[in-house]
Amino acid sequence: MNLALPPGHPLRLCSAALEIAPLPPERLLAAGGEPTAAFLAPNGESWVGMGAVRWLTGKPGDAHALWAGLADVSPDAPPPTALGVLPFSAREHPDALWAGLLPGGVVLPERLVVQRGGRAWLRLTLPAAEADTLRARLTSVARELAALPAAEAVPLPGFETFEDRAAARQYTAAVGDAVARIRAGELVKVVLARRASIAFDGTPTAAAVLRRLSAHQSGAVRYAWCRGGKAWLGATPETLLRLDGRTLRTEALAGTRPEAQADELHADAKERHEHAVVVDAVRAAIAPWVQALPPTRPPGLRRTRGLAHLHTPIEATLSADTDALALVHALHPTPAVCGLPTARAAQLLASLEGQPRGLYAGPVLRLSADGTAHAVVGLRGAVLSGRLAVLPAGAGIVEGSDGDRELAETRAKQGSVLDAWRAFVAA
Ligand SMILES: C=C(O[C@@H]1C=C(C(=O)O)C=C[C@H]1O)C(=O)O
Repeated sequence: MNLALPPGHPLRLCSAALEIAPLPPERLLAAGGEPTAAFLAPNGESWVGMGAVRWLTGKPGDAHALWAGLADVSPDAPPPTALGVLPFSAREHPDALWAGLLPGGVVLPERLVVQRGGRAWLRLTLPAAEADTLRARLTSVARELAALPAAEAVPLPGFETFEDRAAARQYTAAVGDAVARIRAGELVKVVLARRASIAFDGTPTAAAVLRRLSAHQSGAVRYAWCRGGKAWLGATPETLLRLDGRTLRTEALAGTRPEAQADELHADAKERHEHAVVVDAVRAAIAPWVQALPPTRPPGLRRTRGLAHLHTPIEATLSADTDALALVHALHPTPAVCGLPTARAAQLLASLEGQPRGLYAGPVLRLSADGTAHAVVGLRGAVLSGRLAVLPAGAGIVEGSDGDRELAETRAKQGSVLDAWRAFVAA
């Protein structure tokens, strides 16, 4: 662990962990702490952070700054871990929907609950000046968490979807505009997103909503970022990167059909093209960092609830120890969520969508002090604000795209989230 800061430095931190009884990780969203961040991996490992002792913007190099001067007195427990969300674009201005949730960032939590292999640990990280109180506070926080009510088990209130016909027409028109520009040679691909809004009959808790997404899809990472009474949460099928030592794993996920038509994906030239653009861009983004690129393979399929995507896993060995945040910035945004060329597509989608993306399609991060990292793409999610939920979803537009089909694809992506909730609405 990095102890570069001198003893007595005001930025020094001390951290200790205590094994506690396992509990549903979603319940911790109700424990309080600004922000509260959750990263729930599909293998059952989970991290929930409450409060912040360090809050960085998440630029390359911040990974090192997270651990500077941190003394861990519980080296046998899972390592200190930072959680975070980054906006799709740092250049946007948030609108009312995203106000309060942005700017995101990478947070070293004050309280962190890590669960793996059926065991759970509470980790507390405090300014070094408060080291004497660590043990006593660990015990009292553990008691508070054990007494939390089962917020995740409360049934979801019923909800209604708003169908905004004008916005749907605007979307198909935007697809037409994008296709014309692609035909004119201005760009190769652009991903266009739109929002769906729903109103609940009562105010749902983030804990209950996130819990219900567990039935959503196998292999998904569930995530949440809660601040100021709002939450951005979802269950994403897309990994931006996994870092374990020098092993880097990333993937291309693009090309979509309803699950019942999954067999058509491989034969569809438009979907193959849309996918190949992402494969090439991901390979190009990691090329400077890795010893060798893996051979290209035909894509496989990733099935999620109600949807199927073309999928190409990409694994390589880094040439040197590398900061995970530098790799996140090298990869994000991939053409799976932005387009190609990146800058042109980012500009076009900002003007055609007409609403900021906020945290939608931005990286969602778990960075651990042992150097392991996992970043996913913030998709298949919703902003919860009181009784309202807003679900952004997008589709990749290439030369052969059709407005109505792309609109249907965004609806199917939003529908996969809503179906997961619908199944758990109070009778
Ligand atoms: C943009 C989204 O999904 C992305 C776009 C896909 C596509 O265009 O086929 C498929 C998976 C994701 O990479 C979304 O879910 O909002």
